Amino acid sequence: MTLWKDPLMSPADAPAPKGHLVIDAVTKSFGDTSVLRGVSLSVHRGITTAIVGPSGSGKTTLLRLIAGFEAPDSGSITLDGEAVANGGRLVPAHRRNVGYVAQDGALFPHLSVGRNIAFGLEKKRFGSKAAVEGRIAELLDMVSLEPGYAGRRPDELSGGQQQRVALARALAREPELMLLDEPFSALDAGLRVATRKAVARTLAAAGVTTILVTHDQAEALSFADQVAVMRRGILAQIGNPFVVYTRPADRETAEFLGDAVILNAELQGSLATCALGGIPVRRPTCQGKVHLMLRPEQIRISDGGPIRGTVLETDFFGPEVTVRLELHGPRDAQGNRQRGETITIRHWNATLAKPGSELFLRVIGEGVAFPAS
Ligand SMILES: Nc1ncnc2c1ncn2[C@@H]1O[C@H](COP(=O)(O)OP(=O)(O)OP(=O)(O)O)[C@@H](O)[C@H]1O
Repeated sequence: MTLWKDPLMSPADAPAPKGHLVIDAVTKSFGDTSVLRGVSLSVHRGITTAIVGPSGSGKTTLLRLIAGFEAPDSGSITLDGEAVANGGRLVPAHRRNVGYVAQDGALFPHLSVGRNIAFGLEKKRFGSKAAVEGRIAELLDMVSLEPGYAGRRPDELSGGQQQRVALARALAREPELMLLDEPFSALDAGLRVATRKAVARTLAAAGVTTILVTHDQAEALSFADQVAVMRRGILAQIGNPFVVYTRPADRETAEFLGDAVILNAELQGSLATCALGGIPVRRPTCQGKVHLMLRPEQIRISDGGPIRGTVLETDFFGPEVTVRLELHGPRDAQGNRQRGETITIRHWNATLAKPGSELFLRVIGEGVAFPAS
């Protein structure tokens, strides 16, 4: 999509593209390396989008283009209806009303927390020193820190607290769009979840449109209203977290977003026949020989039934155990059972699955079919 397509329509008459942020066919190379190969994404006001993808897929580069730290080679970026990057036109970073929080927070180590936050404030708007102090206290409150933290130095805070100060500093500019570049990745597991929730609450309360870059699938699925899966410089799929997890567009996306059970199947209409029986497939796009994808949690241990497997090994993780099973194949002419496909499922009861034991299995929900080729 180009911005002004209709030659009879002047730019002033043309409708603004939908969405707070619209990225259209953006490309970017560094030397011979093509990093973004035609990225298009539309982000509505006030929602949270997670861009998730493996290391080196181009996530940070895209974020830097949105912020205005780099210019695209081609394509356009439109913020609030204004083209901030399009051909020769490039609105500089400081005029974009965009906040940016980097992976390490990047606080100024020699300044107090209060001075760090004040750095983001337009001081002339606040007549007096007391008004500035009041706004700093308000911003600390927004990120759930007591006003007393204003006097501390960054090295007197935990990693999670430092990230929250970095967010407060970015919020001080009252941006309409907040860009978060793996801001939780340096935190340990517990702090990471708590900080992520606090940040999500703060941004939602302030109504700020947010884009989070992460390589952590679970973080993307839990944080965002919209997930964009980046792979080798393109967005392979964009959708709400439930849809991209349960109905991934292709096998690579399926395997990137979580554990996947992939079985050979024969698809006729919307029923796939595989070693786990007949499984319904929603809106199939192919027929015949397919790879059928199920999530491990869709496969349940049951009390009986036609589908059986032998436990090969288990891996205990505390709240759950992963169980690798060989499914029972059909019997040959001599009545010997043939070896079946191997799958891995999850179960909460470790005592149910001992290596060598036989289990009955059943499948809940629908599968997703990908062409076998
Ligand atoms: N300024 C630059 N000059 C040259 N190459 C660059 C530059 N910035 C990024 N790259 C290259 O672009 C590719 C994508 O990098 P980018 O940081 O966007 O990926 P990413 O998906 O954010 O990765 P990670 O999750 O590891 O941060 C990498 O191969 C990187 O080396």
